[in-house]
Amino acid sequence: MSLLSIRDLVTEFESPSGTVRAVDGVSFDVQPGEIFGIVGESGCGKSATCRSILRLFGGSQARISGGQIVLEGAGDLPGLNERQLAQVRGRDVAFIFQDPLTALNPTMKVGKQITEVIRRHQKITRAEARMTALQLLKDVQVTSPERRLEAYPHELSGGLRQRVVIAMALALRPQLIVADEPTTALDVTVQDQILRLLRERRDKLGTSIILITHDLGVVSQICDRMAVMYAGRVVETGAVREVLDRPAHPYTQALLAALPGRVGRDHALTPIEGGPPSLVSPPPGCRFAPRCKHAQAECSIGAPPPLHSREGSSEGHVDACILTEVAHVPA
Ligand SMILES: Nc1ncnc2c1ncn2[C@@H]1O[C@H](COP(=O)(O)OP(=O)(O)OP(=O)(O)O)[C@@H](O)[C@H]1O
Repeated sequence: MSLLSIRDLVTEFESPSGTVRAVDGVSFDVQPGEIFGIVGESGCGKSATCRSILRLFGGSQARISGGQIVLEGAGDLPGLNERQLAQVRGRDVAFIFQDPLTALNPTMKVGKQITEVIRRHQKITRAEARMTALQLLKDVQVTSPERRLEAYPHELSGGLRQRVVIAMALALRPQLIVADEPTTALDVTVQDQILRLLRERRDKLGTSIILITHDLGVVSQICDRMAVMYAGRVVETGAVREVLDRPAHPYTQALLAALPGRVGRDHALTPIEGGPPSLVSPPPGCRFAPRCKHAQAECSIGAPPPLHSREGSSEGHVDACILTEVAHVPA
């Protein structure tokens, strides 16, 4: 049974230019102990999809206007009231954002922030919570953890701050961690360490992780399955090896072709021309058609094509391109 099952999710924001349908019919499952990657260009709805899980919309005028988000043991999350959802936050699902400072209170010592998270959900003494906080910092390989407990966030480096955020995310042993570009703001060595840390938690505790990234290299390094999003929709999903080795959708092919790592393997670096469409009034048919080098007239008609498996594809590898005969043309 899936740990998380998202079906036909629709999430909209009100903006001065109209209603932005940031997520438009997204479906995917996350299995227990799985690292699930979500990739796509900026603005394609990766964050909005994941923020919908816990309705973490900040001050934005956002609403979930369709679909289900079923978390094992907690039920359909959009149906929960704020009080019920507050229980799920942290205890069952924890978030790690790109900028650790947004998750930390600048005026409170790190130790107090971690112990407060723990004591909000567990009936233990302050001293016990402090011991747990210390152990958590050790678990995420923070050096001199006793000293760090007494530090304020601004006194730590970016990498240390992100470790503190991860320690807070791990505090209640959630079943699911959602990491939204957790390493983008960090330098490359620290990025690797943080990713290794996340994978270790999965290996040791069986925690499921959703990892949002625009970096296919990161997906290839640590994810088991992945979804490729474009203009508010999933256009391809499957096992990472399948999707990256046999990309079916022209958008996935184009993303891979634009990867610098492929230069030198007989692939010239070919950035995808143009940009994603407006999500206030997206084009009809396949939303990638205006940028797709394989597009035909039929691609730009009617509703966006649904995900389907195609001849010869492995189980669970599905894509949303109607041009079966050209979709396998190598990019
Ligand atoms: N608070 C908001 N108000 C209005 N529109 C928003 C808001 N947040 C996001 N959007 C819009 O929703 C769409 C999806 O944004 P989202 O942040 O989910 O994309 P993303 O794929 O996560 O991008 P990035 O990689 O840049 O984080 C975009 O068109 C964006 O402009």
